[in-house]
Amino acid sequence: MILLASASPRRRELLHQIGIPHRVHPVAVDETPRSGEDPARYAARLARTKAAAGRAATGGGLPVLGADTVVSIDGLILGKPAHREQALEMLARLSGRVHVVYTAVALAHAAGVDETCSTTRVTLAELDPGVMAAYWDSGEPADKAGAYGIQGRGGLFVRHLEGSYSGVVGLPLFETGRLLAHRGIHPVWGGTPTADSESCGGRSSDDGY
Ligand SMILES: Cc1cn([C@H]2C[C@H](O)[C@@H](COP(=O)(O)OP(=O)(O)OP(=O)(O)O)O2)c(=O)[nH]c1=O
Repeated sequence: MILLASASPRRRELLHQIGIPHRVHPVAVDETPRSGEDPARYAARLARTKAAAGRAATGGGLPVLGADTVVSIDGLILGKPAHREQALEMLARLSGRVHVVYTAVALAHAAGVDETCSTTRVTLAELDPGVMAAYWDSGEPADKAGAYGIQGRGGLFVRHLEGSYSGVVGLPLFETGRLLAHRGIHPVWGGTPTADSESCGGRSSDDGY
């Protein structure tokens, strides 16, 4: 059993999908990027902060999983839009171009914190201003990094994807499965995934995973 330190229904569904027994304990953390902060490092910092906050809030009995998703383009970090204008600005910037979606995942446990991440290149089609406005009005973009949801109507905009679809939705399944397996946490149907050594910048406090 683990705790998922997240209010995201997508993360809940994705963790459920891979059969990891969990309870949900959302945490509120300051999501303000530091000046000049690199998008991947920002996502990793927030994932660690969410996992640590979950562990602190729950007394440290169970391993706690935290995650963070950001969209990056032109060196900018696009998080969840604060309002309509910001969402339309984000969509206009992403229109017809390639951007990168980083999702960092952290597992806080008794011996420290392990991390992993997914990096996905997404190409969006050119978006008509009327479509962008109607899309905002649908309500879908409001709680999503970059103001679109690939798993919803936003999927209509995605011309090409290179990387992790589940990572774009909020929890990269392959990377998360390996992170958990490394700590002996397996799907309910059991089995131990092989541990080859590919990762994209995740680190462990105690063994260099
Ligand atoms: C790009 C993209 C993002 N998203 C979502 C994933 C994340 O839930 C959200 C980015 O915000 P996050 O701050 O990563 O997560 P959250 O606030 O939803 O949940 P919590 O911090 O409590 O864990 O955007 C999609 O659902 N689909 C997409 O295509």
